[in-house]
Amino acid sequence: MPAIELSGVAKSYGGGDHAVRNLDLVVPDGAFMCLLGPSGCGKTTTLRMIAGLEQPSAGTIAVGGRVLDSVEQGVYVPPEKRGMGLVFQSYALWPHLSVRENVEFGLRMRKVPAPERRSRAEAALKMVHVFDAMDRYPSQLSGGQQQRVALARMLAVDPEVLLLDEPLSNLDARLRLEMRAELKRIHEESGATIVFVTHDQLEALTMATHVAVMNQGELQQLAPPMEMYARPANRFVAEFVGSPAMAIVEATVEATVDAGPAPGGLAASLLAHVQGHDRAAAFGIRPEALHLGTPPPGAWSGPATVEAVLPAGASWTVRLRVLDTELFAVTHTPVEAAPGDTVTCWTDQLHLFDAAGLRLPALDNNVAARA
Ligand SMILES: Nc1ncnc2c1ncn2[C@@H]1O[C@H](COP(=O)(O)OP(=O)(O)OP(=O)(O)O)[C@@H](O)[C@H]1O
Repeated sequence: MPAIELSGVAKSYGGGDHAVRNLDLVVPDGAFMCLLGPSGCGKTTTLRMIAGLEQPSAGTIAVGGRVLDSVEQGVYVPPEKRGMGLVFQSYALWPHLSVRENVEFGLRMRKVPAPERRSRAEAALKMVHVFDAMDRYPSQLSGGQQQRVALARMLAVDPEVLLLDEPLSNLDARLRLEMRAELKRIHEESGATIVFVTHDQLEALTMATHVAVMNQGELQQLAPPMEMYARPANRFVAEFVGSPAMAIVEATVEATVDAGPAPGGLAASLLAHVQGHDRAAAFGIRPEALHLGTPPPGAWSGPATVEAVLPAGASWTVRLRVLDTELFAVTHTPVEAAPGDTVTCWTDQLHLFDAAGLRLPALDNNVAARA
């Protein structure tokens, strides 16, 4: 299966601001890559450029070593000659064709003989579990079934590259979860190279083999999902990936009001804990890395007042006032403390960022390795 390589890719619409800037991105052979980021960060533009639906303003896109776009070399291969499968948010099934005919449509266009069309369509419909609805029309299907038919239509063609733009966004929570598992299975079975656009960090973490986080047209980090979660490259990624979000505690204040962190406050306490690491400008604490109880040796700990306990069945979220700062802790064991109680909280993983918001890895090893 082909790898997709973007080098120095940029896109501006009508000479306006850049929707994508200087993007270097390699989607390895057989990867399931999620492009993740807030609305307007350039994810869809990137996907559309890979599909050939938009032409880059600069840079090169190559798939399997074949250059499909190069502004410098004047190369542009149109979408229909790229052999990629596309599924967009609106699934655009033909309303006057049955499910089977919709799925066979792409094969008919490729002049695949009827018996083979039939068997490939049936296999694809089985794969997404809508085989039984084969003779119905799109209007007789639920949103989730229509979504699956759109996927089947793409899978029947058996493309080596699948491009998906928020294809699960119209589904309810339960069906989304089911389809995530389904897509993951389809990826493993087909071995295709997949690029999947989403603004949902959970979707990216659960499905992808690689996640590329974008913000304002720029790549922030490219990493396997758990690596990104454990070691976000900067504050943007740290706060965007994870729910509830990582709490950020500023260790420094603006130079103009430079009184340093409040004495006796959380920032001062954390700074004292990482003494000697004077480049630390902010600390990050994930809710599940903040614990109640007796700390192990070497961990940072401090007094906290319990403000609220929010049980959610399998987990408990606790709002704490830690010195001068409000933080959330998430635990999977029952919380005995009640609002108003004073407890000891501690963390086994502190993330440190410098003044530019970049992760400080050397400090990370010193501090986080104590877990
Ligand atoms: N056809 C267009 N003409 C002009 N500007 C566009 C066009 N398409 C996108 N943009 C702009 O480019 C930027 C990136 O848009 P893009 O759709 O790629 O972002 P996105 O991350 O996919 O967002 P969303 O999640 O909301 O779809 C935005 O500022 C958007 O307004």
